Amino acid sequence: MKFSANLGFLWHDRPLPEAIRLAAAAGFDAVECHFPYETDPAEVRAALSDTGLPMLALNTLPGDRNAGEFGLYALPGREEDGRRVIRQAVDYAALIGARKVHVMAGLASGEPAHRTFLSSLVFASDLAAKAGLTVLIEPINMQDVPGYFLNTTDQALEILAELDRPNVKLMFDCYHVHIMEGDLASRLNACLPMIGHVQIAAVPGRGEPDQGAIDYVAVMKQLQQIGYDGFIGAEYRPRATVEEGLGWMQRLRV
Ligand SMILES: O=C(O)C(=O)[C@@H](O)CO
Ligand SMILES: [Mg+2]
Repeated sequence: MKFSANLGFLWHDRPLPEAIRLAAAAGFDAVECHFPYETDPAEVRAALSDTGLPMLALNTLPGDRNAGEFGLYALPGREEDGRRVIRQAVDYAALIGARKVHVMAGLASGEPAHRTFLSSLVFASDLAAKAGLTVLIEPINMQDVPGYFLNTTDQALEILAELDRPNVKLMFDCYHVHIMEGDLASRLNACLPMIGHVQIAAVPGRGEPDQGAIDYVAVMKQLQQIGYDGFIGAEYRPRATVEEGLGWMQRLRV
């Protein structure tokens, strides 16, 4: 198994180039981030090249977090803002060699939001395809982000089927999926062909993936058995320092 440090959560208080170097020193095989846009891409590229780690993915900007926004893609009337943030993400990804962009849906519901999300994804898919990138959509649990548009893998699979774009895939975050749908094993089997990335964290608490309701040794074995050959994103909140909590990595390298 190959592990990617999610630098939106791990070493999030450090400048991004330093966080990349810390991830390499800690034994990660790759990195991914949330919102790198304020960092000079040349500095990110230098850290990636020094360490040899690939940057897997980044997120589109979520809009105005102070006003409670958590993504723009499913918000009727905000299509132009959605286009702006995907252009920015695709441009930045190209500068640092990232291959995937997670587009954040936002707080919305109902048919107008569904239609907006689909048409925004068509735009994102076309733009990303020109740059050879994959677009990710991620179901997020309703306890952490009440009102988020995309909550379950079933909903995501329906959207992906309706969209029918080979470069739009599912971000399967085991933490959110377990909270919303339970039964990770059958969800993984059902979703495998559409999975573009996997993320992990403990439930409850979102700490290191080494305790709680999810048996991640079993999850890793299943992923290997069903032929998932991508990276596993470590997207958790360390209970103490990142370094102190890294014992899980050795245990999960099945
Ligand atoms: O919260 C998550 O889970 C994510 O993967 C983020 O990309 C959303 O901010
Ligand atoms: Mg996630």
